[in-house]
Amino acid sequence: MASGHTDLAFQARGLGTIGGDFRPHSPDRRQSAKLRVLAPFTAQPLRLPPPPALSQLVTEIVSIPDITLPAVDAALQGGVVSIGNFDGVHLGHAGLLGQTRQLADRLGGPAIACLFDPHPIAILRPELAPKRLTSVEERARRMTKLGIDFLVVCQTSPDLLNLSAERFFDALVRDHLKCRGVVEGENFCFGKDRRGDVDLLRTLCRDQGIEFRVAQMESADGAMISSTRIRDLLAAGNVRDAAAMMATPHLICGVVAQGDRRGRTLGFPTANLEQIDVVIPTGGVYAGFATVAAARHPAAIHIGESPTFQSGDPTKVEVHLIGFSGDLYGQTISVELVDRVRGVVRFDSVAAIADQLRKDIQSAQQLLEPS
Ligand SMILES: Cc1cc2nc3c(=O)[nH]c(=O)nc-3n(C[C@H](O)[C@H](O)[C@H](O)COP(=O)(O)O)c2cc1C
Ligand SMILES: Nc1ncnc2c1ncn2[C@@H]1O[C@H](COP(=O)(O)OP(=O)(O)OP(=O)(O)O)[C@@H](O)[C@H]1O
Repeated sequence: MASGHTDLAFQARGLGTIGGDFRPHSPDRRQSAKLRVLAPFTAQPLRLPPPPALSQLVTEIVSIPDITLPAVDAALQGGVVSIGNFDGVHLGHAGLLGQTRQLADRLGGPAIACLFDPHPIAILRPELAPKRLTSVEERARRMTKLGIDFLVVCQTSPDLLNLSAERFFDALVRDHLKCRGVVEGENFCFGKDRRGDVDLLRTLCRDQGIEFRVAQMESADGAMISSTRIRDLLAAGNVRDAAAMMATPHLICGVVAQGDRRGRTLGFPTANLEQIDVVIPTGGVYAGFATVAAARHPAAIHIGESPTFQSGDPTKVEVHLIGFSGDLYGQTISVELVDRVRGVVRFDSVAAIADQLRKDIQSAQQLLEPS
């Protein structure tokens, strides 16, 4: 654990292949084969004199039963790191993390991804902060499949964001992780005001004898893939292209709350999801899969208002699990949004909307058939 002045209690989690089982917070957070998550840890505030020490940049590794902190620290060192937000873990990230894995194999250390949570923009300009595409746990799950050994999560703070690019590099890459290699995309920026770029990073790495690689930027339809682009696609209801860029459908998790109980009178009960903390696509009817209690069902999903009944809000998410009957209240459901069926319409009668829902379910089933 680093020492130095700070009034802050930093919190960081390491997600890796050693120690502590991943204890799901909710049923949908399945334990992946390789992923282990170290239990959350909060460093106590330290009282040492100013000026602020670099320990304010934190990648504190979690203490867990059976594994002492130094052992965990040592396991993280001498590897290859890639730093970013990795929201969505899209194809661009996948290429980058694949190279991180390869370089780590060649240099003989762990492959590490490092991210900042919450997203720096949430601290700098909260009013502009977008909703995230993926929870940190979901990012870790996707990274595990890409061969990443550890995800180091630094809690973002104003002090962290105030570190110059050089100080940030020295603290994280040189001193804490003692990296042998670094891999980034060519648009990577780091340090205060994002002043550090790949040219500076190359120089800093060279001076320390650290191998540095710039990954090729991944594009789709002539434009670079980015988390921002995927958020824009979801805002336009284009869940299919979003899924293509992440190599997996956009995932929404929520807890089932009571609705108006009108759905069952229409012949199509819906689970109304609350406590969603990721991007919700624009209003419409979607085809997807809903996983509850480890069972995956085809589903027709309605997002947004129900103009027919003058009810709902634009971010309401209702899921009809096709062929399922049972009580879902209070359960956590994760919904994969595969394709869009249509926009939301106002119907003149209950019979007309019920008729349309029947057709929607057929359309959803067709869209979900393997091609
Ligand atoms: C597949 C599907 C499509 C839907 N499409 C519409 C629609 O186009 N217009 C509308 O007003 N409501 C639509 N709804 C919402 C229904 O009106 C809603 O499920 C019903 O009012 C039940 O609401 P409750 O769960 O709050 O009881 C749709 C629901 C589903 C499951
Ligand atoms: N399309 C891409 N191809 C290759 N590398 C990428 C691509 N997009 C981002 N990267 C790299 O992945 C790392 C993490 O990027 P980050 O998640 O911060 O960016 P992003 O996906 O472009 O997100 P945002 O849209 O929020 O800027 C950085 O090194 C960045 O250069």
